[in-house]
Amino acid sequence: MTSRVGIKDLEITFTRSGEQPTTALSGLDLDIEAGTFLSIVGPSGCGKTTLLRAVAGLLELTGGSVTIDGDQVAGPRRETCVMFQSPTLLPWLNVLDNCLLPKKLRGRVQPVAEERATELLVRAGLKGFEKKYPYELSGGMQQRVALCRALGTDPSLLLLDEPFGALDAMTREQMNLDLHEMWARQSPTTVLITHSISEAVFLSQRVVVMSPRPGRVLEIIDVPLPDKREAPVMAEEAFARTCAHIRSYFTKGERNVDG
Ligand SMILES: Nc1ncnc2c1ncn2[C@@H]1O[C@H](COP(=O)(O)OP(=O)(O)OP(=O)(O)O)[C@@H](O)[C@H]1O
Repeated sequence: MTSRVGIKDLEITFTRSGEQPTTALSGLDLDIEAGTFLSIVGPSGCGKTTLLRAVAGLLELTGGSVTIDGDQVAGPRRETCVMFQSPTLLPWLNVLDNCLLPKKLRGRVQPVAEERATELLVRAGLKGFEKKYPYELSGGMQQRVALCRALGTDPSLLLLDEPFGALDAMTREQMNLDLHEMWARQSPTTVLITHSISEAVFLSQRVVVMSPRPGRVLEIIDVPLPDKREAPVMAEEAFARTCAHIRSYFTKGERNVDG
């Protein structure tokens, strides 16, 4: 199952007593089709994480609306899964048990869930690591476990907030290939926040460019690449052209977006 997201005239203003209010988002409109992979890029502080938290139901809106499959988002939803930059694994649980944690929190773990988690771990290159503890894994491996845990819940909406931001460039590129392959099997509606233009273009069908704060949508770019993404795609002229187009938004002024 996949979800359709509708964001209409969204405004989020943070108010703390004795301080000037901060309007993070204003007049933001965005429709996300079911089953698509969409990335969001924008200058630092433009409200990307705020937008993701609003879609996840973790924030009160100051104005406008966020709907999932036509229902107003009024709080966290079971079918929505959020993954952050840090893998947030529990250090006292092994890899398999970390993957199964969301199921455990919802009740008894069926053998089929264990089989599925094991299968996801194998696909993520973690065969043989099921009984290891997080401290025995590299940062990239820990993020892979977090990704398996997220996909194991069969989310209809997957929200990824800079999940590979802390990884070195080579691990990150491999993670992008793995994420695409794993995503393609389930195709949950996915929203990725990233500071990397090439990561956004490689993974997405559409890339949203946001304005500086208060964030709103400047442009939605359809990525002219085949649905199946493999490493050679990055050498294509269309890939370079799309990256250059997005980069042009950031070459004057803000420089907080990487290549
Ligand atoms: N809980 C909060 N209380 C007050 N202000 C906040 C809060 N969360 C975010 N902000 C402010 O809202 C603005 C947008 O923050 P947000 O984290 O969404 O930006 P971002 O685009 O994700 O930034 P970055 O790319 O640097 O991670 C910033 O000015 C930030 O200081």
